[in-house]
Amino acid sequence: MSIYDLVIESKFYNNDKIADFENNYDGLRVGVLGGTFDPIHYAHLATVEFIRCKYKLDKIIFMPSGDPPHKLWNITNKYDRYNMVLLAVAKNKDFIAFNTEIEKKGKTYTVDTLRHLKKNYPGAEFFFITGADAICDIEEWKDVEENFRLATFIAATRPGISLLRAQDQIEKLETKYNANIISVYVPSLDISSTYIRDQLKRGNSVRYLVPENVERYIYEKNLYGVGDE
Ligand SMILES: Nc1ncnc2c1ncn2[C@@H]1O[C@H](COP(=O)(O)OP(=O)(O)OP(=O)(O)O)[C@@H](O)[C@H]1O
Ligand SMILES: O=C(O)c1ccc[n+]([C@@H]2O[C@H](COP(=O)([O-])O)[C@@H](O)[C@H]2O)c1
Repeated sequence: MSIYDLVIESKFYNNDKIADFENNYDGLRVGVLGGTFDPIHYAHLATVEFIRCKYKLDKIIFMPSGDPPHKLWNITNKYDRYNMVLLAVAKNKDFIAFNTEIEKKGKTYTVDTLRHLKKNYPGAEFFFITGADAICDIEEWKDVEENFRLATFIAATRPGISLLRAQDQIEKLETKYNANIISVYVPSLDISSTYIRDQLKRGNSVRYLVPENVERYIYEKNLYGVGDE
């Protein structure tokens, strides 16, 4: 099957998962992983799977950013990033790709996304999952205090980010904003999208770092300079 057919098939499955969620969200514990996903990789998937099991979350929403306020370099076209997320979650009935931020005009802020989710799925409880790096910068986010009112935050350890610094920051945030933040040790996978982009640019393999269909998509669409001399 061509990669384009696989994207269409993944969209079709994803629409089914969304329809099922819309009919049954009441009372569910829902994890949300926001990210640029440029591209999505196995550390994203393994981290949320670990958290899903540990905190008995029913569903995980993958929320690719449309126009993230903090990424100042050129990021990949949002539809390509979204398609790669669709391919990555296709085979998991509990992982759902949402295009809320992709379809939003202007900069995309987490507080607007959480407001949208709370309004549309009022009986669900939301857990916003971030790596420890993101939690260290959270005071720069729009309406930081409201973010904490709308969701419980789960900060996952990440290689290269000092647990001590993250823990200090979490305690500070909890006191200052009366925030509910869970910090969780997840088995380390030292993978980042930056590393993957860099490997691809150098003509190196990213096999086993990203799902097979994501790798195929990257090559078919010549993303990250793979076809360049
Ligand atoms: N290896 C990892 N372990 C734990 N959390 C991760 C890991 N990689 C990414 N995350 C978390 O997943 C979320 C989305 O990450 P993002 O899409 O920015 O990927 P990234 O690998 O950090 O990208 P980049 O290298 O381009 O900054 C963030 O909260 C980030 O902290
Ligand atoms: O709302 C904000 O002001 C804000 C500022 C920086 C990052 N975020 C969110 O944090 C999540 C992880 O960001 P990133 O940089 O790792 O892709 C992603 O969902 C972003 O939209 C949100």
